[in-house]
Amino acid sequence: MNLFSLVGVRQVFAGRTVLDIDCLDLLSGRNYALQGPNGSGKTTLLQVLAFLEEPTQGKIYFNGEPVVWREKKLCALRRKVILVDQHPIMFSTSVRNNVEYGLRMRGLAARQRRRLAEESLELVGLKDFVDRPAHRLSGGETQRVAIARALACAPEVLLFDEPTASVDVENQALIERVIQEIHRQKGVSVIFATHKRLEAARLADHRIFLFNGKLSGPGGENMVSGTLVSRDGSIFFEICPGLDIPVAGGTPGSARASLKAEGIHILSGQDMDRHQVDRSCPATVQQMTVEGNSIKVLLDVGVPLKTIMPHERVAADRILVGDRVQVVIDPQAVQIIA
Ligand SMILES: Nc1ncnc2c1ncn2[C@@H]1O[C@H](COP(=O)(O)OP(=O)(O)OP(=O)(O)O)[C@@H](O)[C@H]1O
Repeated sequence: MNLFSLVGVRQVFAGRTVLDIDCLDLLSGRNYALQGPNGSGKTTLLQVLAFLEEPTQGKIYFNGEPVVWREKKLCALRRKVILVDQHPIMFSTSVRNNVEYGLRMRGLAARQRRRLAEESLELVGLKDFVDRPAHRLSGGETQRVAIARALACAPEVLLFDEPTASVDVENQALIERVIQEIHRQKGVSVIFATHKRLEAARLADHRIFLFNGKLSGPGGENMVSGTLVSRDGSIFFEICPGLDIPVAGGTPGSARASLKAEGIHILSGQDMDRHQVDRSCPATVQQMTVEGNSIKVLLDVGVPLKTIMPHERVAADRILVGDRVQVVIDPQAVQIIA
């Protein structure tokens, strides 16, 4: 079942198109990571999905029904889909009152509000914070209270805008665990924007990439920043020191590129001829996930890169998480995009 379907959705601010999506289907019960560079339209898309901003053009379907952008209809939808902001605003009152806010708006009785608020605060590990002043909390605690506030309302979909962007490592781990529990145990559909590629790989079962407001296809799965350098009359895309790939052309300087997952290869024993080894770079296998008939392998080559391998290859080469491997990137897999 499609949770959201977007058709021809454009958002234009001051004459500038910042979101331009021809077609996007998001399925119910999934955990999607929304990725893309600064200004690529992630927040704009989340605002549209949360029914907070009407797009300039296009149609959105929620659970198969076209969205009608009228306040009365939107109120009901906003109870089902809740966006947890990057910098949540807390009312200058207790944590309990903040978490109960949505429940009070829905007319729930005091005892029920109290139970739901305590349950959701327990889930984010802040049950002992109920009587604390909410506006005095740290960034990480504020983010966790905001998650509890959203959860208390039992939404069908939770949207997060960079939930761990401004929190310490301890809170990041806690928030990631909570997002996983919300999705796996409570069955809530989750869509979260993140700049952290490893976080997206850890949490999401699907990833959506935005670039200049447009969806970038599956080939854009590896979006990498690097430098175009000129050497011996050729141009190379340098991803990190010691790892550069010849490209067709371009002006030396900072660049971004998309690297097709299918064009990134882990060398096996029999591939190891001199030519291959010379072109290869070392990598560590970080994570492996089953994807249909293939295995998606997350490699650390200095930056995270995804590749796709058939099951049989992974089994034959006995590739395991933590292994050090040699990786070759096809020049054809690299597309300079900015
Ligand atoms: N209300 C607005 N009025 C005018 N321009 C806007 C408005 N909201 C967003 N923009 C512009 O739209 C573009 C996309 O912004 P958006 O915040 O969606 O990007 P983002 O991918 O979330 O970025 P970041 O990763 O930095 O948070 C930016 O160029 C931004 O300046």
